[in-house]
Amino acid sequence: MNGIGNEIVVLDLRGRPERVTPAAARAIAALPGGHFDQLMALYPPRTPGTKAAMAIFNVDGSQSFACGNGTRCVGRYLFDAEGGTKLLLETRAGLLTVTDAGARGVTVDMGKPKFDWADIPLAEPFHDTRAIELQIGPIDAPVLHSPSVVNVGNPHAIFWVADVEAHDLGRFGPMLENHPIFPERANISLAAVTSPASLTLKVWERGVGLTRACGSAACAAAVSAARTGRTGREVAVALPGGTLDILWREDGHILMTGPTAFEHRGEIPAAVFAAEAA
Ligand SMILES: N[C@@H](CCC[C@H](N)C(=O)O)C(=O)O
Repeated sequence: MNGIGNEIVVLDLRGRPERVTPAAARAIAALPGGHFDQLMALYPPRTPGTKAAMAIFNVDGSQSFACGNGTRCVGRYLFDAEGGTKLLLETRAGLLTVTDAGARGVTVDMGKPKFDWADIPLAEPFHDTRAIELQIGPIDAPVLHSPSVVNVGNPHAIFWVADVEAHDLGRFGPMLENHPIFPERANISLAAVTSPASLTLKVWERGVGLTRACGSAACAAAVSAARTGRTGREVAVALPGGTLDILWREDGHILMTGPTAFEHRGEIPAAVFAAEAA
């Protein structure tokens, strides 16, 4: 599937014994038709009332606690396969509510953002995470500087720029993702405010690279924009693959809405998992 161009494999292992390991995730990505930005593995539910327990793998085999577009794709897959308009999924970051939003696509409640430096996490204390001391380029004329940082289930840094196309994120992304200030690495975004209710975003994803869309980054940018007074709490975030609508509710929860698309169905050869067990 894809969520506005974010390439997602939904692997339904409910009722099956296989479990995805980092090496199996990388092997699946290398199969013909198996490429993904994220693999969403569905396991039997652990908590009453949930449809599935979900593990999220990046293409490099690393795991994430959150994936907004992938969660929306899982929601669409389950609504189409099993009916209903609302469901609960369990992730390592907690329970996520997913709702069929009709013509607008699928909405996921991403929970509440965390702003404390230790929760992002950062390697050293920062009292104010709306803008931390981090820059690249010459010391007196930095190319990118003072990102907002936030955790929306996964760590994000957002650099505010006038034009997202004016910077080579493919070049700076790897350096920033792996900067020592981010002990668990980070997703890196360039964000431009285009109105009090809209942003343009380009994302270098942790464990993946440049992607056409990243739902959690859209949430991270939207709450950071509102928190720094750049926008209101409801924004349309334009990414290379399309637009996501983000609402940061007064109770702190972030709601993300946007379309999903089915691409093709396939089967994973058992050898991918057998090789792991050997
Ligand atoms: N594309 C995802 C984010 C996936 C996880 C990220 N790469 C990480 O490791 O934190 C989204 O739509 O949120």
